[in-house]
Amino acid sequence: MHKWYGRGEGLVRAVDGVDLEVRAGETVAVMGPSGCGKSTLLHLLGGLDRPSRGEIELNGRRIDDVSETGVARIRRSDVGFVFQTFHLMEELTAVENVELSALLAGRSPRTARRRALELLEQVGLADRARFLPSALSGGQRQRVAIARALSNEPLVVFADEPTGNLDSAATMDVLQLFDQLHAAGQTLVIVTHDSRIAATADRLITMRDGVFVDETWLSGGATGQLSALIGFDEQ
Ligand SMILES: Nc1ncnc2c1ncn2[C@@H]1O[C@H](COP(=O)(O)OP(=O)(O)OP(=O)(O)O)[C@@H](O)[C@H]1O
Repeated sequence: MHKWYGRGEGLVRAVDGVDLEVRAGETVAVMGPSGCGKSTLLHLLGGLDRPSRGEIELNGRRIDDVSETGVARIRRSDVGFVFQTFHLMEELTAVENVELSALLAGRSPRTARRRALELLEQVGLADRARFLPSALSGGQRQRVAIARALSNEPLVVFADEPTGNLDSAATMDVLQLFDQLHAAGQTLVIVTHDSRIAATADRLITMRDGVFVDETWLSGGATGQLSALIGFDEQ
């Protein structure tokens, strides 16, 4: 799988020939120096961007050759994203942020509200449900963003440097939350510079210059018997 930007002298090979299969329930951490292609890889896997060459499947279904509307629908229903900079709607309360995402995924208003409140409780923010993001700390905002990412019961959550903007106490909270999700069987792909997050993964992939230079299975976990969830093939 490849993603190139520009052409001629300006050609950037952001992702340049990788082949990856993520299994249901697996946590994969992706590390590597700045500019090596980690975010690009995550965007491709989550259907936020399309490969220049190669195929991407989510749960046995191609996502790289469907229309913009089709891929947007898949993202809303099957995928959760967590970003370094939270991307919360500032004019909506914590519960509304989570609820909106559930509504967009097709839940009824009642189910969306119930699920949003349950998720905020799960991330330890039941008492902050009616706060605006501006009244929350960075770690609390990120926990709202994680609740939002879970609101559609996604097949997989993609997190891009989820602790990159957090102090060490908030990092530990988020780390613990990912650990809980992992234990509950949530499939996670996490781009991180934090070796503590990477250490909790089943598999650690190290990238450099758009390719995988190392792939290490850390826990040997449940991989193997589980069905392939995301796959893409070198072409
Ligand atoms: N839209 C774009 N147009 C042109 N080049 C791009 C674009 N997006 C990314 N790149 C280039 O692709 C390469 C990989 O970028 P990417 O953001 O995936 O790296 P990264 O490993 O996530 O870096 P960081 O750790 O700094 O976030 C970089 O050289 C970057 O400049």
